[in-house]
Amino acid sequence: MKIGILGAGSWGTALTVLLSDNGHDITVWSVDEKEIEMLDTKREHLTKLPGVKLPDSVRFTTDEQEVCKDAELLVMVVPSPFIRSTAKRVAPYITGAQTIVNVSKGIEDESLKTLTEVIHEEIPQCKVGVLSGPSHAEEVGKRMPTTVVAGAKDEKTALMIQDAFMNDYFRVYASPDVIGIELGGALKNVIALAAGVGDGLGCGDNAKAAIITRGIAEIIRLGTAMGGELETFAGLSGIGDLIVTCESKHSRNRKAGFLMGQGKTYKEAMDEVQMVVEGVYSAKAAYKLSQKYGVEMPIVSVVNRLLFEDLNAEEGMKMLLTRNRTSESTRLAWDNEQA
Ligand SMILES: NC(=O)C1=CN([C@@H]2O[C@H](COP(=O)(O)OP(=O)(O)OC[C@H]3O[C@@H](n4cnc5c(N)ncnc54)[C@H](O)[C@@H]3O)[C@@H](O)[C@H]2O)C=CC1
Ligand SMILES: O=C(CO)COP(=O)(O)O
Repeated sequence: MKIGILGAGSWGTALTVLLSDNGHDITVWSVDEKEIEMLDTKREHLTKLPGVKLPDSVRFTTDEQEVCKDAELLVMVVPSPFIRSTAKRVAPYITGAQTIVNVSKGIEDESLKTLTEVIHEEIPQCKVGVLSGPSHAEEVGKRMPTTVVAGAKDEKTALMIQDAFMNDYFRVYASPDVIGIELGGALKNVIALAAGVGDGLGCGDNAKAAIITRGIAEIIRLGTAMGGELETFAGLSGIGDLIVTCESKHSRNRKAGFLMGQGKTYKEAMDEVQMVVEGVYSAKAAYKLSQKYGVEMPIVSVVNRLLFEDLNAEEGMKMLLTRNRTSESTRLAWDNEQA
C-alpha cells in the first residue's frame, strides 16, 4: 500500500520503520527542511531517534502534494498544536478515497476538540481513524513487542488500519470507540507529568501507584461523561498507556514532570526535554473540560497550577494528600441498615 507519513519526529520515524517492515511504499513529509535533508542523507533521525536506521526505499519531502499523491493511507503524526495547520496544508490534495489515521495524542486547546474531530473538520472528504496505546518510539524503532488499538467509527476503516500496521512485533486490536481511545491517549500525558513530579520529589512506589490509580479514576470520570466506554479506559489506550507513560524512562511527559519535581521551572524543563511534551497542552484543555462536564479532576487541577501558576512541586503533592476526605467510589452505595 502507498502510505504518506505527515510528521518526522521520533514517532513518525519509528512508524516509518514499522510500516516499511510491513512492505508498504512510504513517503515521509515534514515542514522542516533541515529535518528532511538529514533523514534523506543520513537515513536516521540523529536527534530524536538516534541509532534507528531507515531503509533506502523511503522517500522524504517537504511538498504536501507529493506526500498525498496516490497515498491510500496518511498517518498524521505532528504534535497536537500543529494538527489543524497540517490538515489545512494537505486538505487540497486529499480525495474521498483516502483514509487518515491520527497517531498523535492531544486535545485542541481552543476548541476542546479531539484530534480526529479537528482533522475531520478540516478534511471532511476522507475517512479518519486513530491508532493509540502504550508504544514508545524508542522501542518500536527497535522492533520490540508492542500492542495498540486502531479505532474508527466504521469497521472497514478500523480493519484497514489494523491490517496496515500489524505484524509479528506490533499487535493491533480494533475498536469502534474513537472518543474513548483519543481521550485516554491525551489525558494520560497530564497524569504522567504528575507521576514525574512525584519521582522528582523522591516519592516512592506507593505514590506512583496512587497517581496511576487515582489518575485513571479522573480519566474515566471525564472520559465516560464525554461518551467514551469504560472498557476502553481499562484497555491498552487507557490504563495501558497510562502505566507505560508514568513508568518509562523514555517518556517525555514523565521526564518534564521529574525535572519540575527536582525544582526546575516549567521553561527549564521544556528546554531540557527538547521534544514535544503533549501533557502541557492537554493539561489546560483537560481542566476546561472538567469544568464544562462538572467532573472533579484534582490531579489535573494541580498539574495546571504547577505549570501555569508557579505552584511548587512539594506544595502540589501536599495539596493532593490533604484534600477533604472522600470515598474511593462515587457510585457505590453503603448498607446503613447493617450499622
Ligand atoms: N514519541 C513517542 O514515543 C510517541 C509519540 N506519540 C505522539 O506523536 C506525536 C508526535 O510526537 P513525536 O514524534 O514524539 O514528537 P517529536 O518532538 O519527536 O517531533 C516533533 C516533530 O513535529 C514536527 N513539527 C515541528 N513543528 C511543526 C509545525 N509547525 N508543523 C508541523 N509539524 C511540525 C517536526 O517533524 C518535528 O520533528 C505527539 O502527539 C506524541 O504524543 C504517540 C506515541 C508514541
Ligand atoms: O505516548 C507515548 C507512549 O505511548 C509517549 O509518551 P511521551 O510523549 O511521554 O514520551
